[in-house]
Amino acid sequence: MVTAKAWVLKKHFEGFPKTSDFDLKTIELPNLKDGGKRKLLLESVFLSVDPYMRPYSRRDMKEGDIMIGTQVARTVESKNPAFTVGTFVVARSGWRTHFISDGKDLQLLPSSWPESLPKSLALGAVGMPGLTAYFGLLEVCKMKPGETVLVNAAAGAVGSVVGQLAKIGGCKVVGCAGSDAKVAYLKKIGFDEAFNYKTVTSLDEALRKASPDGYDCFFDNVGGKFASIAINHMKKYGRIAVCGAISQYNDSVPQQGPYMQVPMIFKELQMEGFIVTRWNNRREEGLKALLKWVVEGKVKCHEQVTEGFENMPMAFIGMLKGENLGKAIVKV
Ligand SMILES: NC(=O)C1=CN([C@@H]2O[C@H](COP(=O)(O)OP(=O)(O)OC[C@H]3O[C@@H](n4cnc5c(N)ncnc54)[C@H](OP(=O)(O)O)[C@@H]3O)[C@@H](O)[C@H]2O)C=CC1
Ligand SMILES: O=C(O)CCC[C@H](O)\C=C/C=C/C=C/C(=O)C/C=C\CCCCCO
Repeated sequence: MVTAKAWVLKKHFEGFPKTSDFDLKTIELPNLKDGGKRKLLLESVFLSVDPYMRPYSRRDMKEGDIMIGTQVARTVESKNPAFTVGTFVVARSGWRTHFISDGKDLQLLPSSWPESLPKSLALGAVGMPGLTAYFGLLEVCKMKPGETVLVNAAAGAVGSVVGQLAKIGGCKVVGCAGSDAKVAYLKKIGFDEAFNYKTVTSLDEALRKASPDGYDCFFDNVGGKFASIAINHMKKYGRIAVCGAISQYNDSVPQQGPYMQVPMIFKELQMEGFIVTRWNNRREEGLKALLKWVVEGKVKCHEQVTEGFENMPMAFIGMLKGENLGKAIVKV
């Protein structure tokens, strides 16, 4: 009998999540022999903390549910020939240390995954955030060589890949982030211009200085005030990929932003929201490309690793507050 630990949502978030909104539970898992023939027992090795968990928890969860989320897990015991003991997978089993699966909801890591490459990247650059950058840039921004791309939350899991893919695509890249250390990191990984949106005297001036001719593509991870200023710096026929609105996830009262219709019309802009699962049927294509660029060193990855399953709430809250540089993960 295996005793799993799990974090449950004790109380729906109001404003920024608090550690008191979570409860740590233990769950006695049944023996595999008592279950169906394709069952397997897995242990979480790395768990992801992502911004979507904040808005989705209110939409998809009730109090008492295990927190939603994904993990890289290792097969510990198996009656399923497709998953032998020691096999690593990506699962969407939530914030827990161990779980039983029938294999249907598991994704094997790409077969070409080098032994030396940290498997945690399957939660970041070579996983859902990386795919978000890949498809958001190629299919929504439709970036072209020589164009100028703007990305906010640029030092994060999605934004850092957006900037590097845009450089691979022959674009000029401007990024912003919330600390000088993050700005230094952006320049280190190849961003042409980067600024700290928290300390610039004028966002408008910073955007103009970074690209006096404006922006062809804006990959928006943040929304809110930044987006309403950035839209005025778009070039004619520019494209805006609305990827996220993390500036609003923790608002108890929705922000009433200034209206964007005027620049939308006069600059004849395209603005499109998207969810990465739209391209689930092209997942292998995206992962193959991302893995190749990471192995070649063309996409650099940084992980904000929090040690210990007991620290998941803190890692999640820290990420929402901007304490992460790169993909925020928890190492069990
Ligand atoms: N549409 C889709 O399918 C997907 C959308 N997303 C979205 O992409 C965005 C980035 O996600 P991800 O890369 O995983 O997260 P990150 O790794 O970028 O971490 C979140 C970052 O957001 C920034 N941030 C937090 N609050 C604010 C704020 N009030 N104003 C400006 N920036 C803020 C912080 O960085 P900083 O230091 O810059 O403030 C923080 O580090 C999110 O909005 C997320 O919801 C992610 C995956 C899929
Ligand atoms: O289990 C699930 O359904 C979550 C799956 C997450 C996953 O790995 C795939 C997609 C992640 C999408 C992330 C989207 C965003 O971050 C955008 C977030 C919020 C937009 C507003 C949502 C408002 C809901 O009421």
